[in-house]
Amino acid sequence: MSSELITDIGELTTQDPELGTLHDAALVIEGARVAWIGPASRAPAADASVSAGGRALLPGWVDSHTHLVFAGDRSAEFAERMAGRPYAAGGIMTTVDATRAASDEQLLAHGRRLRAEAEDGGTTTLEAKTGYGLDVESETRLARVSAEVADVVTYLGAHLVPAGVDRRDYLDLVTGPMLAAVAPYARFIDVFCETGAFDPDESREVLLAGRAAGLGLKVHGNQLGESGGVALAVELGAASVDHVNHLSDADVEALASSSTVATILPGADLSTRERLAPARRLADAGVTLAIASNCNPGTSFTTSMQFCVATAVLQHGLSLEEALAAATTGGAQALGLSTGTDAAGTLRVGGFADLQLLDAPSVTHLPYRPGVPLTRATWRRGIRSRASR
Ligand SMILES: N=CN[C@@H](CCC(=O)O)C(=O)O
Ligand SMILES: [Zn+2]
Repeated sequence: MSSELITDIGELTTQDPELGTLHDAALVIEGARVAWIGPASRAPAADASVSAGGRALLPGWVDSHTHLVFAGDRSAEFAERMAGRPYAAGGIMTTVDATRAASDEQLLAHGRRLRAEAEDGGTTTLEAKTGYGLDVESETRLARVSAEVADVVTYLGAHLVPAGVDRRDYLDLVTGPMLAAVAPYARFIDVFCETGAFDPDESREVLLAGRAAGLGLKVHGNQLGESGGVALAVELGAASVDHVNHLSDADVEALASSSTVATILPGADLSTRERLAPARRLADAGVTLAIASNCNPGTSFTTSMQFCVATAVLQHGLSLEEALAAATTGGAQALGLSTGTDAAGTLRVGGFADLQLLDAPSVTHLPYRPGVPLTRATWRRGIRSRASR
């Protein structure tokens, strides 16, 4: 197994509670994992060595919410929205039609392009949802392709009742044959619990069927109104509830006394001009937060976790430390990847060598230089996926 020493790290953010942040540090990668972390002056020899030149190194981003595999373009809908038309769930069907019409090769190539774009921006763990197929064959195909481009696949057959399909028949499909076909590829089941999509009772039925099939639970909740999605997610012990733009005091209290992660999606908040998720209020209440890109063609066509982290600081009122935690360990918790050999989001000896080197001396530059792509190099599972600029 070959080893690589990264030395002369000006600031090493580990997100590990014991290690914290180190200065003038070094890190050794052996195979896919971190073998050593400590002061640069005491670094052991390795097969290869690279100088970080005093720059900042931190864990790769854990992007816990994307809809990465799709076809088609919704820029016209976006332009209309910027001219004042509000976002509505119905736009999803535009992408469903384009996705059904695309070949496997087109979907895979497009998904891989977006995954590479995310990795160039420092993302090393990424979730992807189905939900642009909405029939058994198309959802299964999306799950299969997603499993090739993402680390974690989530089944979102309950994204919308497709036009022309009876509601009850569709729920039976989503909780029956579609679930059976998709479950082998998926770790989670998700539901869009919102006006225009699925109400809380329908959402509960979907989630319970997923749980019975062995899947973890996620909810798209409280994006466009107080949909009941947060209460349902907490009631069922979901791993996360995502969007969380419209929250009652009871929603915040319920989240604070649960282990359900509240995932904020700054790209969607801005691209839909939705009320910003009350991240400050949630953090003050002690809720565990995740930040994700929600990369999708309708509400958030970005793979940039750096943009989302910077926005969470500049617009949502999180401190940089809170935002970094939400984009690493918070995302890992939302994906059930906090502990064990597959754990993500921290740098520690024995853990995955999933890391990014910034073209900056400190992580403060992430929100300080908004819009500037700062990731100089990314290592995923010990393999460097981007050459130095
Ligand atoms: N809100 C539901 N689903 C996606 C958007 C889907 C779409 O409009 O294509 C989201 O997370 O924002
Ligand atoms: Zn989503």
